[in-house]
Amino acid sequence: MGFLYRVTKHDEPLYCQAQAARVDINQLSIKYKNKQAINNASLVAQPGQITALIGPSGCGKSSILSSINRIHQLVPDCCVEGEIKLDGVNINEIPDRLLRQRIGMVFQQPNPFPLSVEENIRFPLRQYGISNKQALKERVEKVLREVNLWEEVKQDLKASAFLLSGGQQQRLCIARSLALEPDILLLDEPCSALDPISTAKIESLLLGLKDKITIIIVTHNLAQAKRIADQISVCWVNDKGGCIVESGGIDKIFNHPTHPTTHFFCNGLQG
Ligand SMILES: Nc1ncnc2c1ncn2[C@@H]1O[C@H](COP(=O)(O)OP(=O)(O)OP(=O)(O)O)[C@@H](O)[C@H]1O
Repeated sequence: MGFLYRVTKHDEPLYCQAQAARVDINQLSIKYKNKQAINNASLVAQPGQITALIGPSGCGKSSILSSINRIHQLVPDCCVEGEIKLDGVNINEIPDRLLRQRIGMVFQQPNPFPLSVEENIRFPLRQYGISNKQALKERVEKVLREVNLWEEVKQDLKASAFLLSGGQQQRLCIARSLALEPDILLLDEPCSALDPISTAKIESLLLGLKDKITIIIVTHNLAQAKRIADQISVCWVNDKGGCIVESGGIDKIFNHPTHPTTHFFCNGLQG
């Protein structure tokens, strides 16, 4: 049985099936000291879909992403206003530990832990109280298969993760973020350091995951957004800070945008 580890009020483990979650961002504003990074941005990410955030450098895409799992809390002098809900529940009502379990995150540069391949997966599981040897073994294999890495590493599970190629390391990081069976996966330019073949492997695995995990991805690669996204939010910066100018499906954003900025950006005329 697939299981999802949740932390109850009494910190007892609870196992249930993973479920994609709807993410509602309403009137989000993010300020770093005096810098208004995001001003009044709203978007919805639906379960079963890949939502892509596109836009020029510095318009606040990563800031939006990192507000969803509240890692901006770690940034000094960062102030966030507005509302973010997961399946209707305000994230501020969800304890950190549960929120981090429900939301996996993958960054631009592959960042495996300085541990073996299998320990990279076991580590977060142990942190969440899963210590049964058989459960750990099964989960390692399951997530490595999910990211299509199992066949490539099954003989070398005890080797250092740093010996893997960049693309393999990134798939391992995705596997690690899937270990706790999150409902939502956030990816911040996960393919920007990878070659086209590794990129294709990651795109294909994201397409395979989207039915059970809500995926939100930041990408500078418009062709990638076109290939994998169901919904796109176009971010921009104006004199009040970063904003979302328009959201919609591929056809709307690339062929029938309602906002001139979307047309300029998606046709390479601006940004
Ligand atoms: N920790 C921080 N302290 C101060 N300013 C920050 C911080 N993080 C981001 N910013 C500023 O907020 C704005 C938005 O940054 P953010 O990284 O979210 O944009 P982005 O669209 O993801 O950029 P890129 O595509 O280059 O990664 C930028 O002007 C950036 O300089």
